[in-house]
Amino acid sequence: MLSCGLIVAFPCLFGGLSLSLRRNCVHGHTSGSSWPDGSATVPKPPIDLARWTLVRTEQASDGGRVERPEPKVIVGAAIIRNGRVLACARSAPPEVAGKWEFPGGKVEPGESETAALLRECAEELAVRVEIGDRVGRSVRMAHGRSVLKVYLARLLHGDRPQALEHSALRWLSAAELDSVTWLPADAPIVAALRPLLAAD
Ligand SMILES: Nc1nc2c([nH]c(=O)n2[C@H]2C[C@H](O)[C@@H](COP(=O)(O)OP(=O)(O)OP(=O)(O)O)O2)c(=O)[nH]1
Repeated sequence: MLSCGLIVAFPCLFGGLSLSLRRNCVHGHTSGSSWPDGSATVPKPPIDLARWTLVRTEQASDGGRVERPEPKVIVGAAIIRNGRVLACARSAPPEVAGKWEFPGGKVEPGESETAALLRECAEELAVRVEIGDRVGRSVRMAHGRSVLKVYLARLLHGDRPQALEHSALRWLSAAELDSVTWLPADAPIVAALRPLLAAD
């Protein structure tokens, strides 16, 4: 989906900080994901959030105003099966290739975190999942420009993950969590996951 153009509406001011809604012009569909057999779809939200972007504006050091986009949300799925979690080795870009992560990716404008996880698991692993509770805390990345949130998940319908975008997949027990090199942001989430796997 592409967004362009802007009309800034309803600004509200708190001290030096102002929050505004920016109206996007949106190209492409916003109806969410569906499985190839059409068996499950993610409903379109009642308000078309893809048409709006929250914009934070602050006072710059020279007295002018500077726009600070809200942090991008990256979601990950900690898919658990038989007391093991699915770890995925990144194939790109080169600086992180071979590092391990939870399947997932960026939440698109107007998309819920759950819908993004269902879409990413289908795109990356060709599996259908059920999303459960959050695991660990939100982790700020890229100098605060993005935030990583990981959710527990389980496979549906006996689906078997395929590495469509990763270079390798591994099912890790609690004792094996440190046998791979995770992306740095994942460390607190892996730590929070350990007792859950041990208890599974
Ligand atoms: N999926 C995922 N990304 C993570 C994790 N930990 C972590 O630091 N990241 C980082 C790596 C990337 O910089 C970013 C995710 O971006 P991505 O490129 O995978 O997202 P995407 O699938 O939406 O990719 P694209 O459509 O923009 O190509 O978050 C994790 O556990 N899972």
